[in-house]
Amino acid sequence: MSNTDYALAVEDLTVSFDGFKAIDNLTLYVDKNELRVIIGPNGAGKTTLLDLICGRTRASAGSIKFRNEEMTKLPEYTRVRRGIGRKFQTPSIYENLSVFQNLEVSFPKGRSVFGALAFRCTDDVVSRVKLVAEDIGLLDKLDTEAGLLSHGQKQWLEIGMLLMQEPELLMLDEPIAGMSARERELTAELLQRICKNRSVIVIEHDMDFVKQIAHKVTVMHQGKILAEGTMDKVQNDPKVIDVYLGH
Ligand SMILES: Nc1ncnc2c1ncn2[C@@H]1O[C@H](COP(=O)(O)OP(=O)(O)OP(=O)(O)O)[C@@H](O)[C@H]1O
Repeated sequence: MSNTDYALAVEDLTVSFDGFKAIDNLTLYVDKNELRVIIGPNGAGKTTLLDLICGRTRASAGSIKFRNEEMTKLPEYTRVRRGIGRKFQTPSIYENLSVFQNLEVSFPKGRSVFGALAFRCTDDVVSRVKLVAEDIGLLDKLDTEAGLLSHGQKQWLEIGMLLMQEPELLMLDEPIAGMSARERELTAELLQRICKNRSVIVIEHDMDFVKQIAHKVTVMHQGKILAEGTMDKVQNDPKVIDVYLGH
């Protein structure tokens, strides 16, 4: 039985692709305001797990409860409305719009056709844009065209676009890929700030970064959970050293 206090309760989740179980009877609980990092070798099933949680891929069996509501049969857009946000590796921002406009169009009211028609740039929207821009460190770049931002800034802008929707669960796939050392540091600070109001799940390969940000680490292997706990605990787990960290 799942504890209803969890933000996310994944139980006995399985997905098969032509008989191959990419996720195999997996159970995972994430707390409110927790920053969970998922690690594991290539092909372990990390991305597939996030695809299942956000609704991009349908589960073959098992349950995904978000804030104690069953998500498993809901389409992706409904899960977004319920508060699940997902960022993919490549940024999908509007390069020709300013930072301000990118954030503005991500305000939930602007999303449906009718919402977009009725949409006015109200004081509420402007203040939300500013709050989010401050969170992502782009307050002084509001008028800059997004295409002119650095790679790291583009990634933060996309996180900001998700934050405009005030997700209660944010999932990020390798957020620091291609970033400079300084951008990595700033991203660690950003993630620590944003998990104060929501749960965050990060897939990451860079162990120094994982150490810096993770409240708890889940190690996946062959569609299952191999180990889970603090970074110290999983780093010293012989099973983990054997299949992953030792290589
Ligand atoms: N749509 C699909 N059809 C068939 N097989 C798939 C599909 N999606 C994923 N797989 C397989 O499931 C397994 C898990 O893949 P997944 O991308 O989730 O691993 P990962 O842990 O994210 O790996 P990486 O670190 O390389 O990104 C792989 O063997 C992959 O080939």
